[in-house]
Amino acid sequence: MPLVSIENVHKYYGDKHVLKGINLKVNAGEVISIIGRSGSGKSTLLRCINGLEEHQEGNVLVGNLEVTANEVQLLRLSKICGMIFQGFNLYPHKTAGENVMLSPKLVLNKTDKECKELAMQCLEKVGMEQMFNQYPNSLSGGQKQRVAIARSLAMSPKILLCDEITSALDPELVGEVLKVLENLAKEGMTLILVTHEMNFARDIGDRVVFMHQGKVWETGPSDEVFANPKTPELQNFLSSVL
Ligand SMILES: Nc1ncnc2c1ncn2[C@@H]1O[C@H](COP(=O)(O)OP(=O)(O)OP(=O)(O)O)[C@@H](O)[C@H]1O
Repeated sequence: MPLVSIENVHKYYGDKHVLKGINLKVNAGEVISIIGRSGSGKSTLLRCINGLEEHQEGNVLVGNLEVTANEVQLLRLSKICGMIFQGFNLYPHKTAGENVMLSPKLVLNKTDKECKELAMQCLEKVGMEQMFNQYPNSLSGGQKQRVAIARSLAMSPKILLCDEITSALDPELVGEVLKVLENLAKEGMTLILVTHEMNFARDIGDRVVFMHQGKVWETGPSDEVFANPKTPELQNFLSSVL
């Protein structure tokens, strides 16, 4: 059974039809890269998977949970599905460690000691254990994003959704964040990434989903899609970014 199952999903913002019948299945352990031009609906699709946006038609299933606006379902979903954003979204008045401890404490009701141990383990996973007591404003963008990844990992998610998580970084800091994702992928984490990092999508990703005008226009194994794009829309897109 797929970990994520998206069936005929339609999403409107007012009368703007943004997702036009999306179908996508993602198996546990897969690394999926969603690519496409600005405005094609990539972020909206990601946000529909974890319930940050409501869809109007179709079904989204994560594990055996149907993604609906129901608060209990959303809380359950937050334990399965982590999301990392372009802008880090760390609490500036909390240290790196405290940022990571917050969800296990509030959502999983773990003790302070358990949260601290867990936060240390998660920071170790992203190479940030030395920075436990640092505040976000003393960290580089790449370090902040690694703390944000650790914060997601602290909920032991089955899947991580990443929305252009390297786009706000200086070029020299992109590699350290991609390396963390690569390690997570090697450990079997299911990743769905909206990304402009085509080399990562090609070399690390299992499958590419090319979105165009609110539809999955083309999809397939990453090496095949990059080597042999079938539609002119994908050919044009790839020639503009590669
Ligand atoms: N909250 C919103 N209200 C109204 N329209 C929105 C909203 N969010 C996104 N849109 C519109 O929905 C369409 C898809 O946006 P989305 O952000 O999903 O695209 P994207 O492919 O992720 O683009 P980008 O790469 O620029 O982030 C765009 O036309 C956008 O203007």
